[in-house]
Amino acid sequence: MAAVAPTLARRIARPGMLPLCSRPQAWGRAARQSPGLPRAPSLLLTQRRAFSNNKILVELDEGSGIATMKLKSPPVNSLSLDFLTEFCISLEKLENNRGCRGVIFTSAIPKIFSSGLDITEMCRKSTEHYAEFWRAVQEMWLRVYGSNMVTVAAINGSSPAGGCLLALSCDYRIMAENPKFSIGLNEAQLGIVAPFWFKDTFVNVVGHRVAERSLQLGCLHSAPEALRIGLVDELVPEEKLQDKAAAVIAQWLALPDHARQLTKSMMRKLVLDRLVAHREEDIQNFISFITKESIQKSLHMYMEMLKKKKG
Ligand SMILES: CCCCC/C=C\CCCC/C=C/C(=O)SCCNC(=O)CCNC(=O)[C@H](O)C(C)(C)COP(=O)(O)OP(=O)(O)OC[C@H]1O[C@@H](n2cnc3c(N)ncnc32)[C@H](O)[C@@H]1OP(=O)(O)O
Repeated sequence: MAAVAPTLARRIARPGMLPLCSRPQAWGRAARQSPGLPRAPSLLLTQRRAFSNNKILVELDEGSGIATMKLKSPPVNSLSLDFLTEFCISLEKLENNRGCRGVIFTSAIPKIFSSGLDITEMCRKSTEHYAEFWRAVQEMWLRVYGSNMVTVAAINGSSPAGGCLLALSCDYRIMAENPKFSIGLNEAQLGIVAPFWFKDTFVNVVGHRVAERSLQLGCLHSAPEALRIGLVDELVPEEKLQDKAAAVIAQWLALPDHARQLTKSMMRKLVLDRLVAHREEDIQNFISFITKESIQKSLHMYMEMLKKKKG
């Protein structure tokens, strides 16, 4: 996979080529096969298929059509360019497999779901690098938010900023009921700003007032508070998280696919179309913003603060 990743990264980045997400997804794609009656995944005698790359483990239960994508990029599952590339490759494989109808995103790293965008990718890099990185961030969001599959985030650890975005892009969020785990779009605390499509995704989940307050203050919400404001849909003991996620997906898959998919598309289309229509402009905005000396200083100070906290 290491050899494949840079090739795909270039493919995502090259403006002349079709981006991966130019394939129609939740909008305008044929419905997946409906297996009929809902079946509890744990009761099935089925075959499991697994594949993995350096950073993501994927397991597909062929009986239930439910896959699990386990993020395993130590130390903190930060969303680097390589990670995002491998993530999109894995998700595309599942999208192309008509037997796969639902995906659970979870983490293989104890206590951390994802620490968000890899800050080092945004520090003192070339303009070309920033463009490639930001296109990959957009790609991840377009793929997850626009997926035809049922998507559930099983949030088994803290999930700031980009990690929170991944969870927000799913159809349903279940978090481990550990008050030490936190989640939120904390960009303001880093001295940076969540782009409009992060904000729109957040607003669509928690509503305008809660989102505005939380974004302005760069809040990281504890698991109980995240439940209270509707940022996550339920809390369960950590050991029950994966079973609960599979049960939720089975419930959603009990509905006819075409009805669920068209409804999802209707709810999300405006927000998705807005980024698709302004993708290049959004990349240019990111570059102008991130190359400001004051922003570079803020990111540097934040990284120093993380190091100090450790030592
Ligand atoms: C007006 C138009 C505006 C347009 C604007 C356009 C764009 C700008 C917006 C960009 C959007 C940004 C989104 C993001 O996701 S930014 C990232 C936000 N993430 C965070 O704030 C999380 C920071 N990390 C933590 O809080 C903690 O590390 C933790 C995740 C809670 C884990 O804590 P712990 O287990 O104690 O681990 P350590 O803190 O010791 O960390 C281990 C090592 O990992 C490094 N680390 C952590 N997070 C990141 C990261 N996100 N990126 C890169 N590296 C990270 C940390 O420094 C440690 O490294 P070391 O071992 O070398 O010291």
